[in-house]
Amino acid sequence: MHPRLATLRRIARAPKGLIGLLLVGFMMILALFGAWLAPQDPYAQNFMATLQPPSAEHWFGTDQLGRDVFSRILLGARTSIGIGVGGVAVAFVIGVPLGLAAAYLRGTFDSLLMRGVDILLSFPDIVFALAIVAIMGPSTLNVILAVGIVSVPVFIRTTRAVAMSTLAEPFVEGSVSLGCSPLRVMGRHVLPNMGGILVTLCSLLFASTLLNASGLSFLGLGTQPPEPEWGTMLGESRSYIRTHPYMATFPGLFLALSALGFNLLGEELRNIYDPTSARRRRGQGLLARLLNGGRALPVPRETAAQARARAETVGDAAAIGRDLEISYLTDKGPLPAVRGVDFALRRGRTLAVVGESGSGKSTLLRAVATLLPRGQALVSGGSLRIGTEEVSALSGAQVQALRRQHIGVVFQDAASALNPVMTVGAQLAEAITSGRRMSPAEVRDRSIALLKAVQIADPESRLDAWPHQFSGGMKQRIVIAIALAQEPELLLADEPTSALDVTIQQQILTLLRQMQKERDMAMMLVTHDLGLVARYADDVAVIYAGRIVETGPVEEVFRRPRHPYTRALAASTPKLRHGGGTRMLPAIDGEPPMLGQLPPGCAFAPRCARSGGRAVCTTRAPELTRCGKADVACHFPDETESLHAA
Ligand SMILES: Nc1ncnc2c1ncn2[C@@H]1O[C@H](COP(=O)(O)OP(=O)(O)OP(=O)(O)O)[C@@H](O)[C@H]1O
Repeated sequence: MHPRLATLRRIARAPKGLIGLLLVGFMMILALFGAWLAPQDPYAQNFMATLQPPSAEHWFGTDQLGRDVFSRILLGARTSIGIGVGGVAVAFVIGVPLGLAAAYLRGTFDSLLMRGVDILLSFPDIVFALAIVAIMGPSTLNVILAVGIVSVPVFIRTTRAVAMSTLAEPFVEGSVSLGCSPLRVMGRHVLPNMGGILVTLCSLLFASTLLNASGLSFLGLGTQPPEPEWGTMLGESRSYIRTHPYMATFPGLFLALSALGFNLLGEELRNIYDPTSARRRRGQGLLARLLNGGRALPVPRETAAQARARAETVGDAAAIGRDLEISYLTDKGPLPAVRGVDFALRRGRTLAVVGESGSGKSTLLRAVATLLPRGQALVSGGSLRIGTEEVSALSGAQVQALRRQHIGVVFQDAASALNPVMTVGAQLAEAITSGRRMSPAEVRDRSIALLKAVQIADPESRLDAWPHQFSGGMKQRIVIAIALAQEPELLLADEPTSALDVTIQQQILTLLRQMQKERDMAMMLVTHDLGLVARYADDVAVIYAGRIVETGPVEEVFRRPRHPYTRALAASTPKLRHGGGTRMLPAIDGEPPMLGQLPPGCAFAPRCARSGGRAVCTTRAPELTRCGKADVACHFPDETESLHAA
């Protein structure tokens, strides 16, 4: 069955939806054909038959000029419904792009816009609309503009709020990490995912727009006589409301029924189109298709000269951080989350970044992914080179192109890393075609090859499947396929398996490792789990309170951990603890320091069993210094300490 017919059937199956559909359908027929259906001339005056009650000849009676009210109601539907639709369209066309822009750009634009919205929302709608019509003059067009403009703030606020939460979804970050243009991200991911909410908003605002417009017409500021419009007819009935109540009853009834119909229909549509609903969404691509007409311009890929320069300047490093500092911008000022970090991500090797929660691992990974949340965090010092490029020297578009060409990102939660309202094939195609033109057949072949590479069985038939039809492990494989779509040199994985069970965890990490080796990529793996580091990484960086406290090849660091924090972490990891056994594992006493409240000297000193309160530990931060094959930031790297059991 055609998707639209199926949607209609589903609406009709719910009682509220059926009533809404019938009412809206009825009003639309009136709006389109009312003029032809009118049994009498709606403009013909008859002073011999004024203010007649309903009768066989005049079903809804006659007005003060003897005109047939029924015929005027039928003809008036065109203007009344037209004003409602027009008002909502004006509000949509202005409000939605502004809301999206505010969500995307944040910063000053967002603050100014939101203050403006607050001011506008502090006026009652009708007063604001009255002021606009008073300035522009009474006419149907001006009423449409006025009722549309007063609804703009609601559209801006709702669109901004929903877009912000959608933009924070990992599948959008994934798309941004592929270097998709803002227009494409909005049209492809954000708008379709807020379609249900926008449809609901349109229907709710249709009702209030209709009523606001009728209010203006009632006051004589809207559609001008002799043109029939339900609000104007209500206004004209004011003087006769006690003696001839039917004059107000019929236009009022039609207004109420149309508002009710649109509300009921909107609610049912929301249930269907809401992507979070358990029911599968159909026909979801409309907004996306409308907005995705313009493709991102292809950005030239790296030239041979650039590739040579890269090889000469950075050797086998796909990314290098030097004294890197990253701060979050908070009300209390910038708070450093990553403090003076040095690292190199080398081709063919995996660097695992480990540490407790809040130590700055994800912040570091996001910085390398060039995905720090805009307006909330920034690289506040040091240098970050990706390939041959110093990231801070690039424009926004260049960073986007760099991300697309060099970086693949795999986030923690595969379920939310995939867009629930796009088929797997469509998401792969988007990743593959980002920044380059390919024929549909090439895209399909490449999609199939990628799915095969991540060991998805029967990839041809899986392209048309939806994310919810895959298990967690399969979804993560698809996320990896998407990350690999542009053949990145750098693969960044942030806790890629923490949402999966242990068996699947191993499969996914083995796959990542295999992909990384086969494609000679550099990989950064962020994890809490030292057991995984031991099995799947080449190098490790142990991070504490935003600083690397120990780093080196995995065998070296695990065979002989020198920093007391690394030793404590290793001792609290069952498989790494010397001798294993069933004894309760030691925990690290105390809490990591809060951002912006770092102790003087070594940040680990207050929890350190080795320091023993020695002055140098509490006054001077230790530098990373070479010890054997590793680098350790401890004043006493060769001492040992007794670990406290929990
Ligand atoms: N948007 C933000 N604004 C302010 N502070 C933030 C923000 N995001 C993270 N932080 C803080 O930055 C520090 C580092 O956070 P980050 O997420 O990088 O740690 P993590 O080691 O990855 O932790 P986890 O393992 O729990 O993800 C934490 O103290 C965190 O509270």
